[in-house]
Amino acid sequence: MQTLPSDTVAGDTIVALSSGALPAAVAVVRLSGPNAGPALAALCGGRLPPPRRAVLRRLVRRSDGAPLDRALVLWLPGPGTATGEDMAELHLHGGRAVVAAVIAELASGPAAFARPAEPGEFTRRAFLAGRMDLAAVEGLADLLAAETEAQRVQALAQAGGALSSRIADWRSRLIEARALLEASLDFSDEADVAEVAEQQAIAEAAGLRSALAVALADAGRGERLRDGFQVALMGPPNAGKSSLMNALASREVAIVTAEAGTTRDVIEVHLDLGGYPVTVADTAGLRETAGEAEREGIRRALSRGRDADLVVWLDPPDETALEPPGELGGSLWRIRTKADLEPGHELRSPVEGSSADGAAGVPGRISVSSGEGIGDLVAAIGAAAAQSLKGGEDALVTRARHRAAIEDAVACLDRATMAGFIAPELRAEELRRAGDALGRVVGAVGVEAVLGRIFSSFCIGK
Ligand SMILES: Nc1nc2c(c(=O)[nH]1)N(C=O)[C@@H](CNc1ccc(C(=O)N[C@@H](CCC(=O)O)C(=O)O)cc1)CN2
Ligand SMILES: Nc1nc2c(ncn2[C@@H]2O[C@H](COP(=O)(O)OP(=O)(O)OP(=O)(O)O)[C@@H](O)[C@H]2O)c(=O)[nH]1
Ligand SMILES: [Mg+2]
Repeated sequence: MQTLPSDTVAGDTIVALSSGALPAAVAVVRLSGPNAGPALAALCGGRLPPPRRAVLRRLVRRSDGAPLDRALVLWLPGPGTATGEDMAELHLHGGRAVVAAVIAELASGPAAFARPAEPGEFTRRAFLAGRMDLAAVEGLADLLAAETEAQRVQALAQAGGALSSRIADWRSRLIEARALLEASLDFSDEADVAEVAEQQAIAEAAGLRSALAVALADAGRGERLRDGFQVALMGPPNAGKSSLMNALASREVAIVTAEAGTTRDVIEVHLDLGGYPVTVADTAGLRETAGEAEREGIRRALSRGRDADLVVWLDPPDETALEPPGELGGSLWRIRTKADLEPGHELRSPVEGSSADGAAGVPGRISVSSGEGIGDLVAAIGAAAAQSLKGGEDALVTRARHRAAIEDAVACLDRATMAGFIAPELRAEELRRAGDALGRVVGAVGVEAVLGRIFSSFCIGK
């Protein structure tokens, strides 16, 4: 058995820590490429373990036989592996020095078996081997980033090919429609037959167009679920925005002082409300001000407000309360703060807040000091997020990239199905272009430009 690395392929074999930050209970180091087998055999003292079985081995250094760790290892011969190549896995004790010593043994010196992997390089190899298409790769990226249950469910479906298989279905319908058009060209000397085939092709393309429109109608929800429901806390200085932010986050993320104009940068926290992702942004209080840093803070606050799905506008119970500017996006809830300062507040029953779109259960006033209304506010935000993100089934279109490609396909189909006399060749050409647009979603067509960006968004080791 060959246990020496071959110089020509060392660069084709990659190694990385695939598990999380060290120290950890266990650290998983993965190798992929032609040297995975020789490297594992050498670490195990010369012999490869049986394929696809976890076995316990003493790992040793080649140069002097010194022990590196005692670990569970796996030999995974290709092509039935995650990357499609020969792979090996080392489930090491998760100490920094253990992992460093094993990676040094594998990836340093002139006789190295492997080189350190780039971010996303294991996944890139799975893509290049045809084991995952681009939409599935993006689903995998989303799965690793998923923070809430609803995000996990959407990402797992996409990583498993939910969008990919729908695209495949749509592309095969396009091929059928093109075949019908070609038939109409073949029979152009039999006008009746040609006409029937052309009309069938147009009907097929029109049916496909409505299927794409249905998927696009849900695209916003899919994209929002990836990004989270965006809430901006806004209002005049000292309204209690940062205090509320800290109460929602259950930690002191933002500085709170009695000074007006404390917050300048936008501060974000990610909340999981009933499985739905919610991003709450604390912003600078709005006022006329001379200070340059504060003016920039106010500019950022307004920009957040414009992009928000929901603005929670806080009115302090004094003369500093302010009318919200008209340019804010999404829903607007107005809530009075510092209820504890209002005389006789303990005696009054809760008041409903005002929300232009009639959201239920929004408290009319809150107090961070006494806790009044905070639970109701969290519940109301959770309900608004659920309403915005929940759907009958998983959204298929989860990224602007997919949406743009499918919109291109719809535009092509519109031209392919135009009424009136249009040469069948021109209709066929539009169908072909619609197919290319859909092909971009799964990476079958023209993706070189996006590959680098997508894979580099992964961590090293994935
Ligand atoms: N230890 C470990 N756990 C892990 C991974 C890993 O690489 N290592 N994965 C890393 O992403 C995920 C699982 N992904 C995988 C995808 C395909 C194959 C694979 O070998 N597929 C073969 C055989 C299938 C079978 O036996 O059923 C194939 O599809 O032909 C393995 C892992 C999550 N858990
Ligand atoms: N009594 C009382 N005081 C509060 C309450 N919430 C906030 N405050 C006080 O109001 C002051 C301003 O609070 P912040 O949370 O910093 O206000 P802000 O809206 O973030 O202010 P800027 O960042 O300057 O725009 C601080 O002294 C807080 O302790 C409350 O519910 N009751
Ligand atoms: Mg503040």
